[in-house]
Amino acid sequence: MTAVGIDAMEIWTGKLKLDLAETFAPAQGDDPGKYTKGLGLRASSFPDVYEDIVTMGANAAHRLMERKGLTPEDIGRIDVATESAFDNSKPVSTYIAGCLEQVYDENFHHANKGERKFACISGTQSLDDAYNWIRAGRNRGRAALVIATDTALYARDDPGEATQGAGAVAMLVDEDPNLVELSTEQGYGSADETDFLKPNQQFPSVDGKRSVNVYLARMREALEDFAEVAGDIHPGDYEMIPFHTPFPGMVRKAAALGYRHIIRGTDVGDLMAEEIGHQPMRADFETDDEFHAAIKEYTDALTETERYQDWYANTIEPTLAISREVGNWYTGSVHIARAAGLKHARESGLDLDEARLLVASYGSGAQAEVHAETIVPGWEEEIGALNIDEQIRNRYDLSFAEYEQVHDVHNHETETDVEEFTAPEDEFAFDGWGRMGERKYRYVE
Ligand SMILES: CC(C)(COP(=O)([O-])OP(=O)([O-])OC[C@H]1O[C@@H](n2cnc3c(N)ncnc32)[C@H](O)[C@@H]1OP(=O)([O-])[O-])[C@@H](O)C(=O)NCCC(=O)NCCSC(=O)C[C@@](C)(O)CC(=O)[O-]
Repeated sequence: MTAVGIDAMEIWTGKLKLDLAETFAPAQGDDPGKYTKGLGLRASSFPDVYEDIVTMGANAAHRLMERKGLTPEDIGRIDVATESAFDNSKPVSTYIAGCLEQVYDENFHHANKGERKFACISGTQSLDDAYNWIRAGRNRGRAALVIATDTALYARDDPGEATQGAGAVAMLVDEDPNLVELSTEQGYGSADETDFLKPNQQFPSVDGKRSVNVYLARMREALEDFAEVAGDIHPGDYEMIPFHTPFPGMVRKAAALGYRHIIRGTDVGDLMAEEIGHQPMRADFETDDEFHAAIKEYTDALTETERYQDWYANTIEPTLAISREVGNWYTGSVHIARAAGLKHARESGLDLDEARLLVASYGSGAQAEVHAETIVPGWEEEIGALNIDEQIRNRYDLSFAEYEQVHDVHNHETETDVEEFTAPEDEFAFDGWGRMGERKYRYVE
């Protein structure tokens, strides 16, 4: 069977930065440790006044097409995943195609375009759609462009404000990929949940604490479902595990739960039992409360072991490096986690040809999905082409007063006229409103 997967990717961060420890925490009267240690975040990315989901997505896609020497005729599909759409009918992919057509002689009239919605997991679902389209033999030799783009803003003074972010990831899905091959096996954990939603409103209604528990519950189901189809998982099977990362502290919790689950019945589980005892079993406790207290105590002990900490340092920690600097990108989040892990591997000189990743996606509402990926030769060159470090370094560092202005600029309910903080160069920029209320864009040389 021909390999199908991600051939190349590009990342585009919003060009403004809110420093959480230095700027946000003091203004909120919070200890900076809540952000840097508790949530695990240093900063959030924000879009400048001329940036939005279309410009960020189009800029990431343009860089990708230029680097791979592609023209519109090479692309048979443009799938956009977002939960920040501003139009209930016309998909963001048409706006992005319109932008790209400004800079290419050819057009995308023969490309199938769409928009996927299921909170953050729709980025991975769009990858699936592209994968299935190619596997079904409907692609006529053409590749799919999958773009995950979001401005993850919360209402002012919502607890979620600490986890905001903005950016886009563009991925080229093709046969014989140069980055990762996707597995056919997938596991799902999906349930009708009311923890994070946007019922016809821009900013989410969030029950933050509950959303954390729902994430963990659905992720556990997805892991179990994946093991049903792919067989038992051993902690040594996967080089890294990129998770959906709303903030690194969430992944810290999910990783401990996942590890506890996958070591059961393995040699690692036996060694752990010698060190900290066996995992508590429900049958040994009279009440749920007693059982949960024992599980918590066991998990705390487990995360203190050297064995767990080594696994975490190699398998999880590298995937969090970009998220720490940019915050939650919703649909793009798990894809920057994969990129961060591979970037770390390349910089550390690791040979990962044919090594495996376990990719754990999640979207509120709620659904988790787990699948495996095989890293393919060529990955180092692809990852080496990313300039995300430079983009992160070059962001404009907002004062708190400027942050308040930028939040208002991107709030659909407020009208604010604020000067741009950076100057667009060789990129798409928002260019005002059209006669039917549509957004207009131009390429700025
Ligand atoms: C996540 C919350 C609820 C946190 O909200 P909060 O109540 O402001 O924060 P907290 O008081 O719970 O503190 C956060 C952590 O920092 C610690 N802490 C506190 N102070 C200090 C200190 N001085 N030094 C060191 N640590 C400190 C504190 O102990 C805690 O760690 P934990 O106990 O949880 O391990 C909030 O930010 C929120 O509502 N976020 C939005 C929802 C969210 O991100 N949920 C995550 C799961 S759902 C998901 O991932 C889906 C999503 C959000 O991406 C959307 C989608 O799918 O579309």
